Amino acid sequence: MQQFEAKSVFRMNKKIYLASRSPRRAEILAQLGVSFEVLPADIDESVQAFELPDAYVTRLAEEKALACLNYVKNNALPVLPILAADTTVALHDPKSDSWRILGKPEDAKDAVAMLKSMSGQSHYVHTAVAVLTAQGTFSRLSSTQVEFAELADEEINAYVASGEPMDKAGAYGIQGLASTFIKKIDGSYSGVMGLPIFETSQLLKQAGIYLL
Ligand SMILES: Cc1cn([C@H]2C[C@H](O)[C@@H](COP(=O)(O)OP(=O)(O)OP(=O)(O)O)O2)c(=O)[nH]c1=O
Repeated sequence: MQQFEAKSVFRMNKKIYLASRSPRRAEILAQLGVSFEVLPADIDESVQAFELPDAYVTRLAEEKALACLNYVKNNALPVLPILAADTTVALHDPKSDSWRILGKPEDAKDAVAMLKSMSGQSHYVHTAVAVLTAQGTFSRLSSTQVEFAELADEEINAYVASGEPMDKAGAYGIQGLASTFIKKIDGSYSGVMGLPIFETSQLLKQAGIYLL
């Protein structure tokens, strides 16, 4: 398992488990100086009937934390606070006046279709963070509006060929080449990347883990 030791802490901090395989989440948490160990949190990520995107990510973040707790128990690991998160892209469909949930693309064709539907439009990136301790599971939501420029087919094809979209919700990474597609964001950059720093720090504080 990957271990991350805090470089500098101003108070005595507990170690936590990060219930996520996302390298972005590990990168952000390490930047914040949190000591953590990465554990798996495998769950069924299907969307339920009539489930709205914000409710969906919140449910998934909490389920990932619980799945990680089961892993801890089944493997007789020491019990520590667990942090989990889930990110999805929500695109409004004016025809049906409903939200389309765009998760990770299934293949290159799916990635092209997603990016075409987002071209010249605004969408929301919802990321929910959950922290599970002996006191219970607490979660917070970060929602950011992202405006994409009109994208030429050649740009979309070249971007998909770069491989960058494949493991990312909505088939793009704000931290990568897709930054050139983004005209404006209203919300949290770290939230779009998969771990909103403000909400995460608030939840960690609640669990007795201080970043400053
Ligand atoms: C929109 C966007 C998403 N993403 C990533 C963050 C998440 O890793 C991923 C969304 O998928 P998630 O299902 O939230 O997370 P994951 O499968 O990568 O990891 P795990 O379930 O183990 O926690 O998309 C970016 O890196 N940049 C972006 O701009």
